[in-house]
Amino acid sequence: MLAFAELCIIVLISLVIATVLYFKSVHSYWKKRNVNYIEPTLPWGNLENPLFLKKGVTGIVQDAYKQFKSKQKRFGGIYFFHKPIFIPVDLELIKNILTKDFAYFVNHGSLSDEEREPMTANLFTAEDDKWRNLRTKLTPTFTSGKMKYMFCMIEKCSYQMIDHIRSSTLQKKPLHVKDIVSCYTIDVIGSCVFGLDCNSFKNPEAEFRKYGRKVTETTILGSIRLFILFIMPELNKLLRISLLDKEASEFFTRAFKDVLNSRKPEDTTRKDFVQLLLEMSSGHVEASKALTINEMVAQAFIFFIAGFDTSASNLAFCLYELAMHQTYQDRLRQEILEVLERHDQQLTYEAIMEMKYMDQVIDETLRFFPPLPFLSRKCNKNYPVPGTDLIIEKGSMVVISVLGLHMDEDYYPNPDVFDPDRFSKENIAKRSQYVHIPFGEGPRICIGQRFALLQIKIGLAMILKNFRVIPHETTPKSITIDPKRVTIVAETDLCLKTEML
Ligand code: HEM
Repeated sequence: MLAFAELCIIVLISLVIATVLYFKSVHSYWKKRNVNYIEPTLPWGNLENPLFLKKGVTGIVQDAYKQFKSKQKRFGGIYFFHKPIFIPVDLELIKNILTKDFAYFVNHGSLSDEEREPMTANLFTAEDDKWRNLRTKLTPTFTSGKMKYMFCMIEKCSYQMIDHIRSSTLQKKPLHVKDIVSCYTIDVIGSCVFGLDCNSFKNPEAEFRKYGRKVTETTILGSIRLFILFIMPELNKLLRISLLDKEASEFFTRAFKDVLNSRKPEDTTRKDFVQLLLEMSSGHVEASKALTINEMVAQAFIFFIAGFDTSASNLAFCLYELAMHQTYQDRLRQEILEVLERHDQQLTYEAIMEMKYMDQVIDETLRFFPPLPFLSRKCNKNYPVPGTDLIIEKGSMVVISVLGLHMDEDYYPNPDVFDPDRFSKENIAKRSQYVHIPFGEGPRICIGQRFALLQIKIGLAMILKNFRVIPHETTPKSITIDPKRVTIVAETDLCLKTEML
């Protein structure tokens, strides 16, 4: 009879052989379908060993895009661990996936388990008809008319930011850009979405700021959690890992419900998202269009998560680029002053909309640093790729490299040069709209785009009207992106200096 130790060794060896065979088999997926692919390694596929992270998922997806493009392929395949990932390169195909054949690619492929985690009943994670219903209900809350109502609330938050920068400037303190603009965008979303004064500048321990940091920071546990949820959802049926941080979810639920309880649908004095969501749950709307309390909380939560860090990141990178390119900064300040002159020195919604060079600066910054550097779609029925005999199978993941497109020299010559003139009206007209997709495209495009741009533009106008931003001794000449994050974040703290004007 075999000794116990020998038996264990045999079982172990058998397990290793079975695992290797399994990976060999799944890693032949693209080869079998005659699709160009990048050779995977065991067991990561084309991902990296998490201990030696150099490129991160963003870099891997962008490299794949470049590699397939350089071979003049319309698409290619890679693997995230054992999962085949379809990478489209051809613009027509990208357009089909995002817009024309959207019916096949409705979902983001993120996981939600509403019963266990009611906060995942949000617009970003919702799927199929659930998403369609929510999107139809929520779209009217982001019209330009509604944005005009929120203008004053955003402007008020910008005054607190300006006071803070003024006092730092007088004390000759460096400007920790990301931190400062995050306080501003947290205050804006706290005010416009939750109807609360978050006070992030005066109180560094303010709860919205604390939980804002918590939901965006990268921890080893958080990364493992995301990895299992995205790559091995089957395993999660056993492990029952939560998608969202429990403490943060509880905090935001409590905060939103407290505000809801103090409001009445007929109280029309504040026109923030709480009020708009509340109106949607009131007797004025037909039952099918009404939102439940849990649905409202989940939407407020996603507006906060999706809204504050993305907008703060764009505002911070804009200030960085303008500090590094003083001529662009002068030109933008000139525009701000001229527009204000025409509007009796009043920063109004209409004045902001007239600042066209500001749009160019923001668009070029979003090209360089798209906060979400790739888009994901899960195929929900077999999709025959036009002009080929390939079928993208139901359940497969498609990942579009936003950064790959934004840095493609066929669309943007000298892509590493920051140049807002790429976004002049004439230059935009020469390109496909699918080569600049920082907010995504098609029916699933970012619902908060207007709101994001408004808070970024008000923040920029207020800062540049009052201060000149210049590099600090520690400001890097170019920015290195943190490979541990799936969003675009600088690896080191960005410090700038400010001078009063
Ligand atoms: C510069 C700022 C922002 C950027 C770059 C950005 C980018 C994006 C992108 C790339 C998507 C996915 C689109 C797709 O899959 O095609 C998205 C979705 C979304 N964003 Fe934003 N976003 C920003 C700000 C905001 C703000 C301020 C809010 C809310 C107030 C918001 C709420 C959402 C929501 C709810 C979705 C899901 C939409 C859906 O699935 O129907 N975002 N955003």
